[in-house]
Amino acid sequence: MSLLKNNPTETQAWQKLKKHFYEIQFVKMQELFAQNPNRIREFNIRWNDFLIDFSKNRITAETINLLIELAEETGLKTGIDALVNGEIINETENRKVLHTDLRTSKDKQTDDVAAALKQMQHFCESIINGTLKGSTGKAFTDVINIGIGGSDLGPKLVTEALADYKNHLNVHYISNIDNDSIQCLKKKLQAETTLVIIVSKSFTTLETISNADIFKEWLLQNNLKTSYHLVAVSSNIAEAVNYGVEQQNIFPMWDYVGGRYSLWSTVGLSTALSIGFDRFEELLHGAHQMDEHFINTPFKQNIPVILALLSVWYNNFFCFETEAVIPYVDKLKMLPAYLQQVVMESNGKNTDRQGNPVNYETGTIVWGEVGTNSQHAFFQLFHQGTKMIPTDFIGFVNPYFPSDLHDLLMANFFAQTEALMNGKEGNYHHTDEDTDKNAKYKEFKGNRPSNTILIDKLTPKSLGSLLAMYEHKTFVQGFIWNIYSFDQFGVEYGKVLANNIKAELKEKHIKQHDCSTSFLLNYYLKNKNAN
Ligand SMILES: O=P(O)(O)OC[C@H]1O[C@](O)(CO)[C@@H](O)[C@@H]1O
Repeated sequence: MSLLKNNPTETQAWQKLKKHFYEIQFVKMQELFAQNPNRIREFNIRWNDFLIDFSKNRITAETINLLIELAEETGLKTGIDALVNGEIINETENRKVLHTDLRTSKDKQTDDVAAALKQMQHFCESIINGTLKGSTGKAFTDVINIGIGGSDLGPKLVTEALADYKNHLNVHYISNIDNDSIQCLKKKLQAETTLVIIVSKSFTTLETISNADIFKEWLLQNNLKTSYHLVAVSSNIAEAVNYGVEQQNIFPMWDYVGGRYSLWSTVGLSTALSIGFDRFEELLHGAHQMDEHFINTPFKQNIPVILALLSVWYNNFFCFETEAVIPYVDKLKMLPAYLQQVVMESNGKNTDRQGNPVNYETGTIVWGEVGTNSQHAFFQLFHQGTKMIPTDFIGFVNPYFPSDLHDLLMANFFAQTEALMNGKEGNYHHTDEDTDKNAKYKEFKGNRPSNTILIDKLTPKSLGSLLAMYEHKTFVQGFIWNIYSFDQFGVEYGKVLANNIKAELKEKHIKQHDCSTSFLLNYYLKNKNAN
């Protein structure tokens, strides 16, 4: 069965939302809170160790009802069923979308998934306990993950986020084709105690293969046997073998797992090496629990559905172009970058599921940085700028190392959402000497929306749930927008042109491009090696 193909703007719910938007677009959240002291009860979801407070949004009970009507009218329930039942919902690539299968309970695992997890477990345990050694007989101390996009961002994010669970292995990530950074890393490492993992679903990605060439050469120059030091994760086993990776060193993945949804698969090998396989399983378990919540919970209490609908509300009715994600913990520094791929590669589409150009906005722009750093960088614009940036604030009640400093961090976390919502208008007392002169500059109007995502502690399990939450939020949005969220044709053309230009640069013969590109290429060639 293929997905329902509805233009969302042609639904009754969309028309009702449009009318409702005109009625409440200028309503102040401050007033809604004043009118209803129990507003928080209406707009929060408690689930496992998550508390989602979405009361500080420009919504009323009717907004939520209408957004849910939109989800129902576009057939979201059927869409969720199609996703988890393995229908071919990635129609443009003729593929199922089954990242949820990677983290399902043991009794429901497919043979493929179970076998790959076993292979990972055995490998991780042997590397960590030192029984599997490098070719000179020394135990491994370092691991390099070479991959890009989904073969880098997810594993890197999780490895960094769970640094408190790390063992003695140091894991490094190489993604960009930046020889300067590669040389820096090589200088730091001993080849004989380094394991190199090439992660590429296609095993044809230019950046990854070019970087892998350099590290393969490095192993050989150090008289090491690649059969001990080189492993691969790929769905293209033949190509990995062709590249020179021993068959038993190849970890399979499958075409039904999109790159940006693949950290749960063998693509997470570097993470499992860093935190141990048991912790990796806890991560999968956390994601599975969020899957169950997403599949089984009525929309009104369904975290990914509510977050997605709020995002649609701002994107399509208020026309706010971007949204921010601000995690109040350094270990989630990578979260915005990771979400940029998940959200923008999935939903940055302008053709609907019927092949028509869309006549409404789709993919939101996601960005962010950790709090409190972001407060001292761009929050000025959040509070007083002309743009509205709906923001997810992500914080943890309990840090890994409890201290008073955490209260200070969290005081900032709570203060920001309060300030964004209330502003200072009306309760600003003119007491300072310079008040009269600067009062206008010191006021801010508030009414700026945010979600507060408060989680007990950053653990493998809660992290798994958090990331699965954003995956499902992205799915819901793409579904409602009637686009295909699981292909990424938009990134292909640049790759083709890069290959052509690479050949031209080698031959020092620049073909006719547009005058800007030709000018740049000739300038580059002329000045290359000049100093
Ligand atoms: O794992 P591969 O095949 O090397 O692809 C890497 C990345 O390239 C893309 O195909 C396009 O950027 C991503 O979707 C993917 O995560």
